[in-house]
Amino acid sequence: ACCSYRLRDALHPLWQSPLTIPGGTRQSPINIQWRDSVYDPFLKPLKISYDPTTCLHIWNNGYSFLVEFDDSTDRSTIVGGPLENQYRLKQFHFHWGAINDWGSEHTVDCKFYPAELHLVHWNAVEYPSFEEAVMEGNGLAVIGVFLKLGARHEGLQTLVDALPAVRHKDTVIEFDVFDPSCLIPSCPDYWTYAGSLTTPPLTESVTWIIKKKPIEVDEDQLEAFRTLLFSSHGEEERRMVDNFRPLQPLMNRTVRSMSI
Ligand SMILES: NS(=O)(=O)c1ccc(S(=O)(=O)NCc2cccs2)s1
Ligand SMILES: [Zn+2]
Repeated sequence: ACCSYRLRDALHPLWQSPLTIPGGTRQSPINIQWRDSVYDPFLKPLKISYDPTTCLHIWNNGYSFLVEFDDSTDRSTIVGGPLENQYRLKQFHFHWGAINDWGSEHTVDCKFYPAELHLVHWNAVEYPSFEEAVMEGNGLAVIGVFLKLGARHEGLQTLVDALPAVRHKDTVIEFDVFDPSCLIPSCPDYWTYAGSLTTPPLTESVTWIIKKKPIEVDEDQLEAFRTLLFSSHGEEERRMVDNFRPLQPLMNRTVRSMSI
């Protein structure tokens, strides 16, 4: 591939854990080579149905900031696309860089975006809990959306305005109503492949659905992400930046495309 990835058994500074899991054959993230993706006419459009009132809170977990949802019912779900079942929205979060030249986890033709949004869903049809679904090959479905520098994103701004309240690790604030579909491009085109979580436990349980079109955010909004901290109150301040995992080998996988 045109991109080099780090030594496969190096320790990752962010997690002090092995960068790869032994015997991993479907790790994420990967580089998506546009011309190598294969059009699959059987792929359907993804159907997204989120209820904004299922939003619970925003918290800084020391890796990223997460917006978590009430996943005790099927009020916020996705279905269709490459998925056999309906999946429930659990949380969404972002990955970003110290500067705009990098920050996304996936790359497209070896190009980084300054940030990437992940909306995490779990297969509540086949598994009784999120924790169990995390351990199963078809347990999770994550929608990836690239962020590029451009116009201010009004929907994102409501999140950005709340970030000062979750600046430190393990801080949380209530966040009652938010519709994450405002962060997903209206263009239906996506790539999909079988992969993993990109942070521990790195389990190979994710059907990735990566939107082809990015959303636009402005410089101030990206800078707001960079004001967050990995560190807790009272600790020496460590800026939360570059919270993305290095690219992983594609191995024996094909990236499918739902559009020609
Ligand atoms: N970057 S990403 O979308 O691949 C994710 C990494 C970790 C995710 S999680 O929400 O499953 N938390 C991990 C777990 C919590 C409890 C048991 S495992 S999602
Ligand atoms: Zn993520």
